[in-house]
Amino acid sequence: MSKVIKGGTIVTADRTWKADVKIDGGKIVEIGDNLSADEVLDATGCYVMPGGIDPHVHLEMPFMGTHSADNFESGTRAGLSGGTTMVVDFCLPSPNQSLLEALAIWQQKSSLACADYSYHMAITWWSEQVFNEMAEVVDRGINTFKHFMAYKGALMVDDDEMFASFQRCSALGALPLVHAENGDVVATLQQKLLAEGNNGPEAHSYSRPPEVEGEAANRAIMIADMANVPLYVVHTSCEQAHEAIRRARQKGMRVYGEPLIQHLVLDDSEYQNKDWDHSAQRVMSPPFRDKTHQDSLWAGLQAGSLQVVATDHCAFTVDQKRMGVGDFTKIPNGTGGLEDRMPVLWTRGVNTGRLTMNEFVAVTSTNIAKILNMYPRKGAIVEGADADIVVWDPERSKTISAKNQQSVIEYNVFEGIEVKGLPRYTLTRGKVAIEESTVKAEPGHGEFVAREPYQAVNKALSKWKELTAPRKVERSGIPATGV
Ligand SMILES: NC(=O)NCCC(=O)O
Ligand SMILES: [Zn+2]
Ligand SMILES: [Zn+2]
Repeated sequence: MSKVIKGGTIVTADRTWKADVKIDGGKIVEIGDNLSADEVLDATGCYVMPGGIDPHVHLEMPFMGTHSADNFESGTRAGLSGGTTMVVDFCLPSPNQSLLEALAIWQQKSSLACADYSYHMAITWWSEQVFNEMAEVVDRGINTFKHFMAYKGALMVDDDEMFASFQRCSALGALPLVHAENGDVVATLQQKLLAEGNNGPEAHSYSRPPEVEGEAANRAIMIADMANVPLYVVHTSCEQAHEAIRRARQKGMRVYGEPLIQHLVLDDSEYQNKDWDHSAQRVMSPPFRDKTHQDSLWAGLQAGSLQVVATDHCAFTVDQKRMGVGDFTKIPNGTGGLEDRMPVLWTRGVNTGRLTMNEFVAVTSTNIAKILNMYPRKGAIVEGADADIVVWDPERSKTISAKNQQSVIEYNVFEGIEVKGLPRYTLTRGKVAIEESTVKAEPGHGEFVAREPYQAVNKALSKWKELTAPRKVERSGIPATGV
């Protein structure tokens, strides 16, 4: 059955214009005036935009002795409620586990997803087996590999492993991602704080100052440059990391930065709250920063030195967070945000004039679709694209509250924030999953999105590196040795 979205204004990353959008078989089949179809969705007064893509989520993630509480079903439902039509999760092999074995586990977990999804593969250990399996992972449609520079003794990889993996990514046409924090320094600061009796959630933030992030971001950027590969820095939270990215980009390096909606609007005063639960619920890595860092991140989105707004959705219940009572290093790290990213960014970005509507589409959808090599199937309103669409009503408003959220946890870090700008409809491959506050999302509807390697950026970079590689100088008259 065909559908037409009628009477709206299409907003993409580079254009704004009035037209109807016709959908059939899960795809956009026509864009134009006075279109007709079996079913009409009224978009009067609304903006018709590519559905949001959240490239950084952890659904049912095994972490710090527990699992994050939202699974692919509740997580993607939450995303759809807020206009996000695709998520990218992280497949995390345990130490010594085959990447392909881990992938099979993630495929099982994602079977009830309500929206489309893809994976990044994490490199959590290094060996010839990992080296070999990376090629198979790329063949299976995963062109991004994540490296944790933090979480010492768990997910962290050392510089030599990272360099080896980055070189392998370069050879495979893949993109490395980094969680940039100096894990050795963090571990030492944690022990020092605990020894001094500083065991509350605020110490989490003291143990991860912006310098540990700035140092690691810069180190990863330099290692990527030496490995001839572009780099994507996840959850860029501070000026120091942003500065490293900005500087690298000004030198022509292919580096991307991803702020989170949490870091853009929430600050470190949350950790001073007298209520232990309140502060612990906001423990994530990197931690919330002060307002000067927030200004830096907004400026980066405006200037183009930062390209993507994500959530790092990794939600833990009140009881799970309480695993860290008496020892902040045991508080599971992570916060939610999947349902709130688009409305909060619209409210604090577009409604304040910090972002244009087109920039909003770019940073929530189109830029990451291009970086991950799935554009224009995703992130675009063009004929032939998947009909992942949000019909955005700029007049709909609500106050964010855990009481009516889709996430399974009992609280929301954005609790009490008033948002203006919400989906009237969210469509996933042409199916209406959200109609205002009615949720019609179907578990199992979501499909894996395979992503090809050898993106344009990798090719351009390899060509340039080949042209500028060190070369032996051929000489005709070499003098005899002096002996
Ligand atoms: N960010 C966080 O605190 N938890 C999720 C894991 C990660 O991305 O580091
Ligand atoms: Zn991380
Ligand atoms: Zn993460």
